[in-house]
Amino acid sequence: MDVMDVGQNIEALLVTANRSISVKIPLELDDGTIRVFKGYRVQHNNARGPFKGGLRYAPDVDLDEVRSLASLMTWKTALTRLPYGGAKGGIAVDVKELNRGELERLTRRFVNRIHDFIGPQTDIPAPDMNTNAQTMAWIMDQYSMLHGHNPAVVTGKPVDLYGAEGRESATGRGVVYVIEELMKDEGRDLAETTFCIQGLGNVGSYAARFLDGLGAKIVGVSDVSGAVYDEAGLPVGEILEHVRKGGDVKGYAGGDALPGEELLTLPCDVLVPAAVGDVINRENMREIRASYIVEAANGPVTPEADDHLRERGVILVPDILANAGGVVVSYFEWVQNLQNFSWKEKQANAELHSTITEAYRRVRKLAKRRGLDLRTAAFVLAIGSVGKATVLRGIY
Ligand SMILES: NC(=O)c1ccc[n+]([C@@H]2O[C@H](COP(=O)([O-])OP(=O)(O)OC[C@H]3O[C@@H](n4cnc5c(N)ncnc54)[C@H](O)[C@@H]3O)[C@@H](O)[C@H]2O)c1
Repeated sequence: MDVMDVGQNIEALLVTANRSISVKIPLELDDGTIRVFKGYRVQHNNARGPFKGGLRYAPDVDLDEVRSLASLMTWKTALTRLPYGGAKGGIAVDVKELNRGELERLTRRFVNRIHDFIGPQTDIPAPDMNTNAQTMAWIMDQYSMLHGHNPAVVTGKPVDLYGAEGRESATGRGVVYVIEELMKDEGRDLAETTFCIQGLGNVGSYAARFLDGLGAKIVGVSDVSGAVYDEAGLPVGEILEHVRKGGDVKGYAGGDALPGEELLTLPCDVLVPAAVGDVINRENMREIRASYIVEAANGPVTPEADDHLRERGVILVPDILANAGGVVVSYFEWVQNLQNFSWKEKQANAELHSTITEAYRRVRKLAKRRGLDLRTAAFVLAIGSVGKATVLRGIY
């Protein structure tokens, strides 16, 4: 925090969340069994605007994880100059154990528990791991039953139900816009640069597709089932088609099959973790061979590994910059919903490009001017902006 220079009083205000909500969500399964799930929403900071952040469904979701992800959202929206604060939420559930109807009832019941705390000018959820446009449609519908028609209460909705064209691919697209800028700065040709991508869900698969489209050489990909590697470059289109049809990377017959965790230590120029948190850690940090890491996932590198990699000269683009494309296009969706107007995808992509590349340029410029790594520079800008808004509003 010293390098941020925001003063001790403001520091205390910024590290704690404004509100943490934990709720019990009972659900009767189709077979009559009653199960009780835990749901969370943490609203970290709203000095710059309504709380904003995703909802994730995963067995290990807990208050600590949601709290730290909520603060990342505060810094992410500040860094990209969106008029939002930060929040995050989720339900501790293994989605594979529930069918579609059960998931819908779970989601609607969760909304019933938290609807008084969310809203288009209060807190606007969005998709994250294991939630998608359909989940957002259920949330919008349930909220609208309680508060009247209100599509702007969530973003990442289906395009046929007030969603924005370009939202689904936005995070992966933003990751690639950032990679293009980074490669330009580093004087590297994409076609001569090798990439490994961990995770082929929403973020990883779009990032892989766009990188492939630009002629980059993707030598390794993985998902939760395993990894595949080919130093000559993988047929990305074919693998993505295999995954789209419900296959997993392990079941793909091509390239060398490897255990999933080995993906991170394969030889490549750029490593793109796009799956879960804490995957680059004390255990494997010394074996990382990439020269660049672009954090497409939230928090994939532990603080200890971050220090170690920085000392080794690995250049890392932090999550609050690299994966901000999703929240940028969520913001466009919210603006369109509030105005009852819709943009074409071309416009969303162009606006995303300028928003994210400008944020990258600000970070890079400050890093150069003050001799900082990119993560510290990004935090200096983001925390400075939230601190300033807090002081201007006054403490009451
Ligand atoms: N979806 C968004 O718009 C968005 C925006 C910003 C950040 N993120 C972050 O990006 C990450 C991925 O999100 P997503 O929406 O693509 O999720 P997703 O659920 O669509 O996909 C997750 C992918 O990760 C893989 N995976 C899970 N555990 C793994 C492991 N241990 N090793 C290797 N692969 C593993 C899964 O098989 C899947 O391919 C998360 O950290 C999320 O918070 C997502």
